[in-house]
Amino acid sequence: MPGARDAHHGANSRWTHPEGAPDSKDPQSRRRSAGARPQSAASGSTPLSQPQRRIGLTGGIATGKSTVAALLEQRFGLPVLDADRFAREALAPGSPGAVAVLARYGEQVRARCEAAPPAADACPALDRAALGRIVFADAAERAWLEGLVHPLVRACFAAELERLQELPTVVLMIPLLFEAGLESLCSEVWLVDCDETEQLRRLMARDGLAAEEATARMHSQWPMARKRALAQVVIDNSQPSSDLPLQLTHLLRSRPLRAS
Ligand SMILES: CC(C)(COP(=O)(O)OP(=O)(O)OC[C@H]1O[C@@H](n2cnc3c(N)ncnc32)[C@H](O)[C@@H]1O)[C@@H](O)C(=O)NCCC(=O)NCCS
Ligand SMILES: Nc1ncnc2c1ncn2[C@@H]1O[C@H](COP(=O)(O)OP(=O)(O)OP(=O)(O)O)[C@@H](O)[C@H]1O
Repeated sequence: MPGARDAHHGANSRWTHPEGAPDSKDPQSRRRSAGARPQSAASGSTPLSQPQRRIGLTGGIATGKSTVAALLEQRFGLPVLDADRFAREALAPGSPGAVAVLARYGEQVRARCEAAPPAADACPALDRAALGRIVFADAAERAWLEGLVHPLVRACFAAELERLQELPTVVLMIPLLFEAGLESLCSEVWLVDCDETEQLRRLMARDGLAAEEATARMHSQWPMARKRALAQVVIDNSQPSSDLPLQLTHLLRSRPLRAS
């Protein structure tokens, strides 16, 4: 992924206490925002021992999730678990996932390789762009690929959450959080939002897609309006001037908004 998507969203990233740790003494703080729009919060008293804050970070394709995740990791020192990275690992060269995809789609999805056979055959790699053209044009094929990849992604989350269980806060970046019904992994869900015209423009520019192809990718996900209604927090990232660091500072300082 270009730009922020190249940032290392590391399971091994060093965790430091975020500069904006939740302010559990301020009962009003959960309503604070700076452009970010907290939407709802379950009531209840603060428990003596706080459970881990698990921030589910989602959005539409190219709305800016990776950009926000990079800030949360680099500026606020939070560990980010990245579903796209886990999904890439599930289809890594030579993996059982890559072998299964090659068995289904054949040479059209095999990555060009400098090495001649048998070296190339020994480590089969995928042309992800070619695979994307297939699955974003065909819902049944997309469902097949998701059936292959999503269980592996879930297993990665389970292992990483276990490993990081002592930390007060973790971020789970999951593009298909609502579509895949993964809300239960999170204590709150933040939606990175952006208007549809700008979303299309960003997707076309970043991935070099034609409008039709980019639109098909957007329509393979739930509409943003449906996601907005379910998220506890909406982060506005429509403008180049959207002040993400300020929005995130306020959100991290506020009391966690628990998903009901
Ligand atoms: C089709 C693939 C090979 C295309 O790879 P590519 O490198 O071009 O894109 P990348 O993986 O970086 O995904 C970019 C974005 O596409 C969107 N996206 C990916 N998969 C899906 C999907 N099944 N449905 C809807 N949107 C999707 C997400 O917003 C994601 O952030 C890849 O996206 C994939 O393996 N998808 C299936 C696994 C999956 O559902 N991943 C989503 C996170 S679990
Ligand atoms: N506020 C902004 N103004 C202008 N461009 C932006 C803004 N935020 C992000 N972008 C750009 O938009 C593109 C998409 O951003 P990003 O990769 O963070 O989205 P994403 O939601 O992680 O995408 P995906 O769902 O495909 O993983 C990138 O090229 C990024 O540099």
